[in-house]
Amino acid sequence: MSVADLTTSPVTSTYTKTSSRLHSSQLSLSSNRLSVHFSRSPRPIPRAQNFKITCSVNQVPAPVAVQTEEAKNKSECFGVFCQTYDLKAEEETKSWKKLINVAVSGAAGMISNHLLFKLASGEVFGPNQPVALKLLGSERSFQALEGVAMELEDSLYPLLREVSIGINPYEVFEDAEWALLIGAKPRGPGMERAGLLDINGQIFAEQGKALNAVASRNVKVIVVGNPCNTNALICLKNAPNIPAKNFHALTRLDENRAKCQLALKAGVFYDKVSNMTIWGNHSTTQVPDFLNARINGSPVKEVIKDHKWLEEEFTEKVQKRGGVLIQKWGRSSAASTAVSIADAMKSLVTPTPEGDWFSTGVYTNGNPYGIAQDIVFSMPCRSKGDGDYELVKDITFDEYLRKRIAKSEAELLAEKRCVAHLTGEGVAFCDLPEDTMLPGEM
Ligand SMILES: NC(=O)C1=CN([C@@H]2O[C@H](COP(=O)(O)OP(=O)(O)OC[C@H]3O[C@@H](n4cnc5c(N)ncnc54)[C@H](OP(=O)(O)O)[C@@H]3O)[C@@H](O)[C@H]2O)C=CC1
Ligand SMILES: O=C([O-])CC(=O)C(=O)O
Repeated sequence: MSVADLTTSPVTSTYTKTSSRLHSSQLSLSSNRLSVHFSRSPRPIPRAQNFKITCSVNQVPAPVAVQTEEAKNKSECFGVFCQTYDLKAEEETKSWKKLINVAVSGAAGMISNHLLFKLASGEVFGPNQPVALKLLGSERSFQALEGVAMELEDSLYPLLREVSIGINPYEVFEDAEWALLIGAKPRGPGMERAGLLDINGQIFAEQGKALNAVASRNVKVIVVGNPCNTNALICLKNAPNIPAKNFHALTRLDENRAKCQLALKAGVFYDKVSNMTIWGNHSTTQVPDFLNARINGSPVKEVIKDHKWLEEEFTEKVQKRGGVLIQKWGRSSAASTAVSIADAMKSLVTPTPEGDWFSTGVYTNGNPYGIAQDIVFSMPCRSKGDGDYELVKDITFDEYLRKRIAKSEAELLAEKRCVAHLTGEGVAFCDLPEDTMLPGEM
């Protein structure tokens, strides 16, 4: 039995609750206090029969059935996460922070299947940060989404206080403080890159609009769905009321891959590699920067003397790692991508270690490196741990690095022209370079 008490002041107030598990309801009214009692059905009521209770102290209408379409568009609490709780009532949870709302799209997909459990465990936000997960799926994935939510229920994570599922971004993104945008159509056989940009771009234009309308004004957005840099650009252009600085394209997986390859070549463990920048696009034009990276605190080029290997083999290995993995595994990186999303978030919520930095794809306006304005480009960043970041200033460039960065920049400018219809910048014109691909394409 759960009870919701409402104080009506001064004359009329409205309370609305929809739930697929509402079983019976009882309304009581005394002076200016209205109580709604409802109990749960052991089995969910079919979605079309959800109840909507709307009450005022002047008129107390009977529960009415909600239209099927409306019910479908609602983001609803799931199962055990519909229970009420009071963190202040328990000794162990009294000192916890305020609940944080994390929205995840493509929540029934492979990457999310790893990521959600990391978020719920406290690995990302710490042991005193309760978490609400708001999962976005679609008509096609709704049952799978329920399966994911059931697994979250069965994991009994103490920090996971709320889980809701839905298919309407305007519902799911409400009050989101983080939005992890993973859902995107994978490129199928014979599909042109421009076609992928258009189809996925439309998803991110829509989700940008939804974030703009209902998310927290300081929401941090990490775009994972490919092509992630240009999807992030589309998203931020459709969310003018959210600072463009808050949007990221995930290139942390590339950074992690680059660190691993350098460690392997140098014969050290990967925790000895630092200051690793990935410049540019999450594509085969990305530039893993061995000029500024360090191994055991020394410049990579002093530790690895084979500079030809760095320029050719190392660079290509990182650029094409995703494709090699798909050939072995039969599907694209999911676990390591989830790890890298968690890393990217941790880098924004914990202070960056002295002297080090991390890579993330961010909006280029005001960058000190001479990279074209108005694109989303991976660059070296530091954070104080407040969710924000600043670009690192002390970076060395040589001709090789400049030339490689220019190629990735040209690719992103071409991608931008190709989605002009989705960023509000006129008519699209697609002249994408033919020799560049997503990391997962071979
Ligand atoms: N930036 C990076 O480093 C990396 C990015 N990626 C990218 O992440 C994305 C998700 O990967 P992953 O979780 O493995 O993929 P999955 O195929 O497992 O899941 C993707 C989800 O995308 C959603 N989706 C949205 N629109 C469509 C559509 N039109 N057709 C089909 N599915 C759609 C589906 O969910 P629903 O039906 O609920 O919408 C699906 O569950 C991909 O774009 C991939 O390329 C992958 C690895 C690394
Ligand atoms: O291309 C893909 O879908 C996979 C990908 O981004 C990667 O492995 O880096």
